[in-house]
Amino acid sequence: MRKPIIAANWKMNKGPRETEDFLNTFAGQPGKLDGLTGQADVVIAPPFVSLPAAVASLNSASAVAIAAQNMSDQDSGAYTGEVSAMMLKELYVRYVILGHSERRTLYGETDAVINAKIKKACESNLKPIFCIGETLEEREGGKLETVLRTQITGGLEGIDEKDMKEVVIAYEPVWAIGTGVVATTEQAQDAHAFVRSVVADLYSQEVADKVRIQYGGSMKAANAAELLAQPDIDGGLVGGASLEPGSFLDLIKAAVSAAE
Ligand SMILES: O=C(CO)COP(=O)(O)O
Repeated sequence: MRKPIIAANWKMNKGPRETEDFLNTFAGQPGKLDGLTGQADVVIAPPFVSLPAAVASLNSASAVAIAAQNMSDQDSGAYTGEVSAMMLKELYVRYVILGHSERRTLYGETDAVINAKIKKACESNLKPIFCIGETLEEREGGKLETVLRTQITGGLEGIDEKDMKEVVIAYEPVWAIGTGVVATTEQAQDAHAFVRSVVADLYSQEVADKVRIQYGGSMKAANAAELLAQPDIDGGLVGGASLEPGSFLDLIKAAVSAAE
C-alpha cells in the first residue's frame, strides 16, 4: 500500500509574510490537520525566499514537510541566481520539485539538466518530486507514450534502485496545468499505469509497485477523490487549489478519504 502524497506547489506566489499567514491558519490550529498527516504525506513548496518563514512556522519536526521548487545541480561557486542542495538542507527542506513543465518550457531545462539535478538531490538526501508530462499537441499527435518514456528514461539515467526509493514522480499533463481542464480519470489512470510500467522496465516490478506517482493539473477538492481512487494515482501536485488554506485542507481530506 502506497501512502498518498499531496504537495502544494505555490510557484511564484506568497512571500514570507503570506507564507506565515497561510501556515498559521493551515497547521497552526490544533485539530486542523489531525489524523490527516498520518494518512497522507503533506508537502508545501513555497518560493525560495519564503522557505525560512515556512521553517519557522512549522518547525523541523512538523508532519508537514517543506519542499523547494527547484535547485542547482552544482554545490557552490559562480552560479548567479542559483541555490544549492546543501543550502536547502540547512533549512530542513525535505523534498525538491524538479523538471516542472514551467522550468522545461520557460527556462529551457532539458532531460539532461533535470537528470543532473535529480542525481544531486539524491546524493544530498533530498527527495526529488520529478515532474513529467505531455503537451496537448503531443497527446493529439499520438506521442504520449514516447514523450513520457523519453522524459522518464532521461531524468532517471544513472539513478540506482536505492535512490529510486526516494523519488516521487509527478505526472502533469501540460494542457491541464492552470487551465481548469483536468484530465479525465481514465486519461490520468492510463498515463499513471504507463509511467509505472516504464519504471518496471527500467528497474523491476517491485520498484514500480513502490514508487508514488502524483497527478498534477487543475486538481481540486471536487476532483481529488475520484482521481485518488484510481489504482495508480498516489497523490497530487497542486497549484491553484493549494494557495488558500481551506481549499488545500479540503483537497487533502478528499484525497485521504478516497485512498482509505
Ligand atoms: O503545475 C501544477 C503543480 O505543479 C498544477 O497547477 P494547477 O493545480 O494550478 O493546475
